[in-house]
Amino acid sequence: MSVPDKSAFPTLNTPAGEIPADSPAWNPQRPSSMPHHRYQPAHDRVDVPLADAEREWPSRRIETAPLWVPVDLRDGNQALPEPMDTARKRRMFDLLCAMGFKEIEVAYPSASQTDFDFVRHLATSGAVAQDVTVSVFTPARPELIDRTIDSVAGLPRVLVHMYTPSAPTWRNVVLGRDRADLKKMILDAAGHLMHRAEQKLAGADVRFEFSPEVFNLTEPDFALDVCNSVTSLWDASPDRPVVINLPATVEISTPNVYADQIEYMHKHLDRRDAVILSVHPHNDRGTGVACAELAVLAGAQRVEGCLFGNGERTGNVDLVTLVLNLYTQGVNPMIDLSDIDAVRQVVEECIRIPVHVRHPYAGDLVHTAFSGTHQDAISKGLVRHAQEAEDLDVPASEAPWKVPYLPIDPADIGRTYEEVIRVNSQSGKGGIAHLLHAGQGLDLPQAMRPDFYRTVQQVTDDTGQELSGEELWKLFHAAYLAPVHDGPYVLDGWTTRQDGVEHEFTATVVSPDARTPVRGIGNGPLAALTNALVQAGVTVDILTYSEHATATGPDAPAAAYAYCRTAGQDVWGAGWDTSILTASVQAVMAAVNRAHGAARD
Ligand SMILES: CC(=O)SCCNC(=O)CCNC(=O)[C@H](O)C(C)(C)COP(=O)(O)OP(=O)(O)OC[C@H]1O[C@@H](n2cnc3c(N)ncnc32)[C@H](O)[C@@H]1OP(=O)(O)O
Ligand SMILES: CC(C)C(=O)C(=O)O
Repeated sequence: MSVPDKSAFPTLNTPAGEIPADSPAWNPQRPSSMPHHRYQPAHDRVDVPLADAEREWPSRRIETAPLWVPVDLRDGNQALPEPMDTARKRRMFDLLCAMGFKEIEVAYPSASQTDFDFVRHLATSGAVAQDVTVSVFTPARPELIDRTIDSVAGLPRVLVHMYTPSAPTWRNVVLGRDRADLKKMILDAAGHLMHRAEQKLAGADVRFEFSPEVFNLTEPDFALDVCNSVTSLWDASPDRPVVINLPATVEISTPNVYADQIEYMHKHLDRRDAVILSVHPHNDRGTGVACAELAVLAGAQRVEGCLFGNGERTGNVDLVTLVLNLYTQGVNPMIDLSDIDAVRQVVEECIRIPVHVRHPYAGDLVHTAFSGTHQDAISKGLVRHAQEAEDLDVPASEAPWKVPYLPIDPADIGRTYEEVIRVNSQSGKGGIAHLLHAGQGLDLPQAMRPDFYRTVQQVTDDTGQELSGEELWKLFHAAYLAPVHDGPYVLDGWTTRQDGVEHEFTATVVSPDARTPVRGIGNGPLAALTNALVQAGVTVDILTYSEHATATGPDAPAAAYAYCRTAGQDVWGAGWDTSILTASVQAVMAAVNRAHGAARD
């Protein structure tokens, strides 16, 4: 094994002896030499005016779904190396509709001809159902507002979403405007938008949305002032509400700070019953989902995000995770994710970015346990689940879900149980038994499981590879079933006969040295078999024995397991046949051959 050259990491590990004086003895961490002093904490960058006594979100619960608004076709699209063309956009739009979204941001029509054309396509193709509102996005620039309005002509229900940056750095650096100047620019543009819509979209149901971009770094009094001025200008009313969308354009703080900011706005906005309070978290700190959830607790009624968290930089908040988080709290999420892989496939094909294997709910590996104790718990949990469903007299798909380590029933989102347990060197006997049960209907006796586990471990340790269910079955077959035909003692043409309580077993025992006709009597066929084997020089005690059908129906094979003491060893053998008697004889003979074969080797 090669050891890394430490000089390749010159900044790692500051010199010994620099443990901060206030560090407890149990914590030997040393200061990193990274320049953390360059960054300011959120509380030095923006005021959060919510008084402690005002704060209610920590004790609230989410009991209904907010209005989910996918922005995949705008915010998600503008972050793609290859933005979607009309065909891909249409595919995504149809998917979003099929999932149940009713308000969908479809484009930044003034950004490109492609975006403009897509909105025209929606307006002219009949793709938009009666109950779906199309949203389009525009900056506060008159000529771009005009282009945006032109794009939606003919659509019956439209939300026009206007944004301007409002945080100090953006005001100063990007726009070169002070607060008063920016407010004027916003109100001028909002007025222009309203009048243009009145002129050009007469007869359509047109509503407006305003976003103070980078709301989370904007002084709360300024954000409130601008939002209230806009809702007043647009004359927001309960029957024609305005959407006020408060984006965490770039995440800057722990989610509780965003929640405080949202609760402050929720409690202080004018015309509250005429405002739909919306949030639009990004995921720069990896806490977009937490921000959205706490924001809903804090009063948000609407959440903008993208499927699987596509979007600028680290992405928009992931709507799939949010929806299923709600679902797993027992709340109807109002969105259909019952075939998550189909959704994932369309999204991956449209945006050309794969979903990570560990992505919540949707990743290839998220319902899979490789580790032994998890597998054991899941396997027991699934058995208990089936039992509870039977006790409650409901289908398993309706019974309350309490399986350890699985926050959601994979079947609810179209996944199968096959992927739940996979076997490698980290796995244990429970998981191995589970796979054999799932694949072949085998119900391995508890006492046999450690025996097979050792065989499997040897293979997985040697190869470092995963074993599929089929490979496990082959291994089981080779270890316990095949020896019936492949060992020092093979039965040729055996028969049994029963006379009252007495059973007779006759056969010819073929060994490398001889063919020995044998006959034994016993109180059962296996007792008769072991008595017969004595005549061929084989002494065998059956220590435990069990059998079961592997499926329902007359043609289903039976499995039999025999633990036998013979040739000075205690060994397991198994049998597999449509006749239980044949399977049981095979199990004993397999054990005999495993022991005597090993004794000869
Ligand atoms: C957080 C977000 O997601 S916001 C949305 C971001 N999305 C996009 O930018 C994708 C689409 N954008 C584009 O196609 C282009 O940027 C366009 C068509 C909108 C504008 O293009 P251009 O006119 O070439 O301007 P450019 O992009 O270089 O610069 C932006 C200009 O708009 C100004 N601006 C930026 N945002 C806004 C806004 N919301 N309202 C008004 N003006 C704005 C900037 O100050 C800058 O003005 P300046 O030229 O006077 O310095
Ligand atoms: C809603 C808008 C302005 C946005 O995309 C953002 O702030 O991230």
